[in-house]
Amino acid sequence: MDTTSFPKDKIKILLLENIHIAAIKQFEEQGFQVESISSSLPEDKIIEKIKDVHVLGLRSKTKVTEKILSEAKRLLAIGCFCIGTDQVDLIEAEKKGVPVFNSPFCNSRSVAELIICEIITLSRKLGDRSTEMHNKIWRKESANCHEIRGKTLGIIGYGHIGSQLSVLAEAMGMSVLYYDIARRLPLGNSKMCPDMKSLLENSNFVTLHVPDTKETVGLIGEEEINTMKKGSYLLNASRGKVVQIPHLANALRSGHLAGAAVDVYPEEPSANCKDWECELQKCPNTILTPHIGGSTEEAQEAIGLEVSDLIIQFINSGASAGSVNFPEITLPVSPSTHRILNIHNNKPGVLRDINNILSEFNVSAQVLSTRKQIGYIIADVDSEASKEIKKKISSLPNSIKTRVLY
Ligand SMILES: NC(=O)C1=CN([C@@H]2O[C@H](COP(=O)(O)OP(=O)(O)OC[C@H]3O[C@@H](n4cnc5c(N)ncnc54)[C@H](O)[C@@H]3O)[C@@H](O)[C@H]2O)C=CC1
Ligand SMILES: O=C(O)CCC(=O)C(=O)O
Repeated sequence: MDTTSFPKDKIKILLLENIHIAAIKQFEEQGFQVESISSSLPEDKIIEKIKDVHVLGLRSKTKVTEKILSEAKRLLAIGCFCIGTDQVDLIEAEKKGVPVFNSPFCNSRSVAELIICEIITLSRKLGDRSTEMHNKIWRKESANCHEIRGKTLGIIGYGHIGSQLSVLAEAMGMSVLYYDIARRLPLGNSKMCPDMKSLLENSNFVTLHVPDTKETVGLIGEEEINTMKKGSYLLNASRGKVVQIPHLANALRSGHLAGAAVDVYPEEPSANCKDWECELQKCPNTILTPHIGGSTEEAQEAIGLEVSDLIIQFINSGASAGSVNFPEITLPVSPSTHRILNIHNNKPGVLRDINNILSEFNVSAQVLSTRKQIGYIIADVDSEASKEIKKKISSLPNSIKTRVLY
């Protein structure tokens, strides 16, 4: 069983934001049609295309809104070729029976390495020195330039990236403090702080590695920045809304903070950022990068392979393992049967109705999992019965989507 009742060469994959060739090749090897665009697209342009699309792939820039999802009549799955999934309306996708897949750690090493690089760059004021040299200014000075050995790094969010960074920072001779809302095992000699305030008060460098959630929006504002040591540094490669930019800019201009490295912004421009303005532009010792924390060949290839593989598994066998918004189930493929995949509203009585239909036929394997909004069932049935079962299950009032694989 490795095909859908829908011909594979009719399955359309739309990839935005320059997704790695490894993913394109994997999809093409399956016989799917792939359109790959190097940039993101605005909502209206996605709406024009989405009607025929079975799989939408994107990175952090593309916003997948409720409006887009309501036009996406054929959409089977969404692939976020990155860690964050905050750019997709996950609840709406779940309601529509569209699983969202991501790559939870393939770029975490790349982000951790970038932060190490930036800690040294800030400490030695390399950004400003380099800009001066490009402008023919030779400023050879050591005032306020420091080694990072013996300094304290405060990590807010000690997940995949934060904890990996902790190990790298200690290897460079730094002490590490961390704060997380969840209990996390301290790696090496790092120390957990009981609250964010004590981390801010005691760190020379503060770096943010939290997801974009209601709780993290505006997490670092005026009070938090004022709590940081005078002459310390702030780094943000998490999400743009986590830091209140005007307060950071004030602290850099006043000299309370000695520098900052920022990779993510509340509003991120498209490739041509001629009209893009951010208060941090022209602040002293401030490194601004265009959301490149995960942008390495190594990370992008690994992400491309991982996410395309998850999507191919879902299309070919219905396996939803690795989805962030969908009941996760996998059932070994049995060659002599047809497979019914049904996504339904998770309402009382719906399972009884589905099982009433299935009970009239020979079912060789069945598995179900539910979430708050939806349930997902896979059933392997006799091949002669699959058409009739599909018809009956699809017509149930709570059915959202039903597919057959054979
Ligand atoms: N700049 C870039 O290119 C990249 C940015 N990212 C961003 O980095 C974020 C973190 O990535 P991972 O480490 O893989 O995520 P993760 O999920 O492994 O870790 C996040 C940690 O933050 C903690 N956390 C959540 N809310 C918190 C709060 N209010 N205060 C303190 N801790 C809190 C969680 O408990 C968790 O331990 C991603 O969600 C993504 O937004 C990820 C990859 C690349
Ligand atoms: O590489 C990208 O476009 C996004 C990286 C990122 O922010 C993530 O993985 O969450």
